[in-house]
Amino acid sequence: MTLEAIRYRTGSLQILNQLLLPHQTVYDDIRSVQDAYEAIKSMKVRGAPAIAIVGCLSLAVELRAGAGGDDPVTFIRESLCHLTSARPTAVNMGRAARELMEFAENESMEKNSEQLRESVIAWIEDMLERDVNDNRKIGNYGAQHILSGVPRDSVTILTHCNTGSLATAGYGTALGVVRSLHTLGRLKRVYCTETRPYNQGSRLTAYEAVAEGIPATLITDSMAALTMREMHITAVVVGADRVVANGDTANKVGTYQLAIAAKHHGIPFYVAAPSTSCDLSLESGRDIIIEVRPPEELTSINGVPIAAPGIEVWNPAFDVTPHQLITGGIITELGVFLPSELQAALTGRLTAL
Ligand SMILES: CSC[C@H]1O[C@H](OP(=O)(O)O)[C@H](O)[C@@H]1O
Repeated sequence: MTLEAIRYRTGSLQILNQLLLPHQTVYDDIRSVQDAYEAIKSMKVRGAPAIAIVGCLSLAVELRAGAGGDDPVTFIRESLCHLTSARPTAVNMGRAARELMEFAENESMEKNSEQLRESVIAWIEDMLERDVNDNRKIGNYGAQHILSGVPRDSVTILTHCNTGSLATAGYGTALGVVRSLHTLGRLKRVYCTETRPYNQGSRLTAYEAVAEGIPATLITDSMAALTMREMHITAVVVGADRVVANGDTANKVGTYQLAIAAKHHGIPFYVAAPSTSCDLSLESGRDIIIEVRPPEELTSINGVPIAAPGIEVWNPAFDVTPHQLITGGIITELGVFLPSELQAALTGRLTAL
């Protein structure tokens, strides 16, 4: 069973409401850019690639209905700006907005409003297939790289948060590497962290793994270092919300401490991310804006209080892992690269061996 986080056909968009998983499978209609903004902001849909895809597809739905009238370029620009503001850390929505805006402005030079709308819709619809294709390449490159160090045996992976079909258009990034290892018959087990406070691991990654029969064990975030010491972890593989020019990576909070623990245990630490999650305009992780989310996401679960009333809360949704701790490499659809090779790889000056 392959999970569909996003259901789209021209003029119609639904998203799997991930706030209700794993106990309820409910698809919400997304009829407008504002619907998408609210779904992204509330994390009904989440995951850097999925945020960009759902945001842009909501624009395609409105354009199909004739939005923008005689001036679709202004409507497109305002919509993309609004969508980009929903969650500031992941780069994918902002990157897609810049690229789509450049495309739309160029197209508007020689197309009328109706032709422009159709052309932009086609550009957006291509994102779906492109993302899944990228993820399959990431999965295969990552699996081969990890297996190159383990000639015959099966491997054990530790991963964080959710980076699977529920975070992308399908297959996933870090979880895509796990899927590829499983398909090759070389995955002994994947350990997935609970990933407090939103519990992407216990609610989403566990859901995907159980649904597909991937051998997986759930641990709490606080068990990660002990798991690395006791469970013969071959590699740690995580996703990314924004990889910057020197390889520093923003990802779900807790990733940084996993990288420190992996370094201590001599376990290679990989980041799996498509080039759409990379941002060469920022030199280092110091430049990345970290989203801070509402305290209630930490002090309650499903509306049930789990913390002392009145306690103050700090709830950063992400942290930044310095490139020095990404010892296995950055797994992209172009190949696996050291952080120091990333810029050359993404600008076509370096190709994977
Ligand atoms: C391929 S998903 C990348 C990234 O997005 C997740 O964050 P969130 O669930 O808050 O959207 C997590 O950091 C994943 O690693």
